[in-house]
Amino acid sequence: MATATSIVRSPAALLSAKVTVSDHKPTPTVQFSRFPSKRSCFTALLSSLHDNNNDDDNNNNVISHPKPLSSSQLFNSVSNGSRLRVAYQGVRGAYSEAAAEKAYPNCEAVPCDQFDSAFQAVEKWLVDRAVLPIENSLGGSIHRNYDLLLRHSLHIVGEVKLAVQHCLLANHGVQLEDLSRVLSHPQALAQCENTLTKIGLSREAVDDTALAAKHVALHKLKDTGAVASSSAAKIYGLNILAQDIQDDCDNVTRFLILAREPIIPGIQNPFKTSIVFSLEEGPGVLFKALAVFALRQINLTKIESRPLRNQPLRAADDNNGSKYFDYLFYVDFEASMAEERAQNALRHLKEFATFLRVLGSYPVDTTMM
Ligand SMILES: O=C(O)C(=O)C[C@]1(C(=O)O)C=C[C@@H](O)C=C1
Repeated sequence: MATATSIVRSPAALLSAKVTVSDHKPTPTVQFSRFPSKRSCFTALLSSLHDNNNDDDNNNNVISHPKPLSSSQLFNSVSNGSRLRVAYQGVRGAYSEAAAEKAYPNCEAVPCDQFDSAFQAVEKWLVDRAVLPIENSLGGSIHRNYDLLLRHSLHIVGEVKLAVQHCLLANHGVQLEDLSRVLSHPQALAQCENTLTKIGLSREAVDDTALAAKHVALHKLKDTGAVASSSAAKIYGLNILAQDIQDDCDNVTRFLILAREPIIPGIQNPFKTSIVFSLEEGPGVLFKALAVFALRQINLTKIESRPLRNQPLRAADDNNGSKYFDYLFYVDFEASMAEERAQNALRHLKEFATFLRVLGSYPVDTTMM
């Protein structure tokens, strides 16, 4: 099987990029998005288009598209038997790669340098799914992905919870007292805030934890460590100076599984539904919005508000010169869209919401309860 794998950057660029195709099992090339790399690793994902064994497409050079999703979304292969391609943000050894592999154990995990590239990779049919972090038990929400969910038109088809155990990594021969600085993803740095303060290390943010490890290894840094996973230590040949350095031993990140098509919601297993809506300004409007769920005994598991970007400020009607920010509300609730009470709740909400979109109705990941 001819395959090439690289970090996905802009899929638009990918379509015009030179493609390197190898006959081997894909070994993702890595690239520092924040640190200039001498070697361009911009081989492309277009190989996937050659992987489909579709004679018509191969002969006519036409892009072959995988079939749209059905309710069999949890299967590990696409309909032609090839492995499911799952985009994640980061380089090899990132927690997001582990999340993609937890969601789809036999998948081909495809690294992307930005969250936006992962969304686009699904939209452009370069991959079948994306697995992206949305919240962490210590660090809170990953706001960027909330904003991207709205900007793109993908559907949430599942969630995956991953226990995140951070290590302090350094080059071999480097001791803890040699370190003055540590690199990592901002969420990872936040999750280890107390430990890093105790050790007295200055912090620098990079795009993902594994990228931090790769940078420390590649540049043979002696005064800089990385907060990353033990698998990143193995991949980049670093020494583990300290294990489990997160501020709480129960450190869990929840990831969303995104696809081009929604799944047909069921009622056999516990399901969750994610929505986003906006409301008119006024006293008690949010209370009224949340009451549509309370009235039907529907439990909410998450609420997040984000500024409505294209109209961030609005004058109040009362002419007293005050201005309001407009907000979008993201809500997760414990019910399937196949349930009448969920349909009724949303019908009720629609009566006064100025905007409402269902982002997905999907099975709850019960593995970490
Ligand atoms: O940097 C990584 O390794 C990631 O996969 C990203 C990420 C995140 O965005 O929250 C994922 C899990 C951990 O919470 C820390 C970082």
